[in-house]
Amino acid sequence: MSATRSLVVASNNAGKLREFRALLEPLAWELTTQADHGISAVEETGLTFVENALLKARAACLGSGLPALADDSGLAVTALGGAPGIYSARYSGAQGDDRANNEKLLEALADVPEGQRGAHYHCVLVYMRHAEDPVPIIVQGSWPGEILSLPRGEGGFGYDPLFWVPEQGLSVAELSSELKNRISHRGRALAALLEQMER
Ligand SMILES: O=c1nc[nH]c2c1ncn2[C@H]1C[C@H](O)[C@@H](COP(=O)(O)OP(=O)(O)OP(=O)(O)O)O1
Ligand SMILES: [Mg+2]
Repeated sequence: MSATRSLVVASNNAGKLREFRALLEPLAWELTTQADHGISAVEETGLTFVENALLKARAACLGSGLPALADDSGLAVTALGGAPGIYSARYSGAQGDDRANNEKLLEALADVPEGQRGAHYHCVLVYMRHAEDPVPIIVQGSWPGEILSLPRGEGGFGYDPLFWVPEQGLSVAELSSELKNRISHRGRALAALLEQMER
């Protein structure tokens, strides 16, 4: 059994925080959130998930003096040229309003038939040991699916009620949290991160 390790999660998203707790606390990681340290959200000025995750992680290290884990993620819809992408949280204008974002996505795809509604979730994770860490660990995970025409399910967060997983025959919001965490973009990225940390 390894010793407890402390980590500040550089996110204000309750859905992400729930998933990181479920995945990391059984592995003896002690998580705090950036809010616990009074760290406010950084402006996500990057043009890639990687840049934004680095900005979030660095700010959390600076504000806490602890190693930080940041997640920048989003939904890329093929028929929309990869939108909303890095702008997923801000798609409808209001930062983090899942309902408005989902409504805008349904409108954007109103004329796109089944079979042409492919999409990917992407997740980039950055682990930084301290604010000047010159070699942060950067990993990514993706998850293919399709965008539904009507929301299904009550679980998850964000775009999950609209994201159909063909292999499961369910929307992400209909999956158990255990299954989502095992197969999601975030779950896959985190597995890659843990593997790299052990090297
Ligand atoms: O598993 C997911 N299930 C559903 N939706 C998801 C997922 N993963 C990312 N997403 C969506 C939510 C948000 O619209 C955007 C992330 O934006 P992103 O800036 O990384 O996160 P955020 O602003 O919600 O919280 P924070 O920056 O404090 O971590 O992609
Ligand atoms: Mg954000």
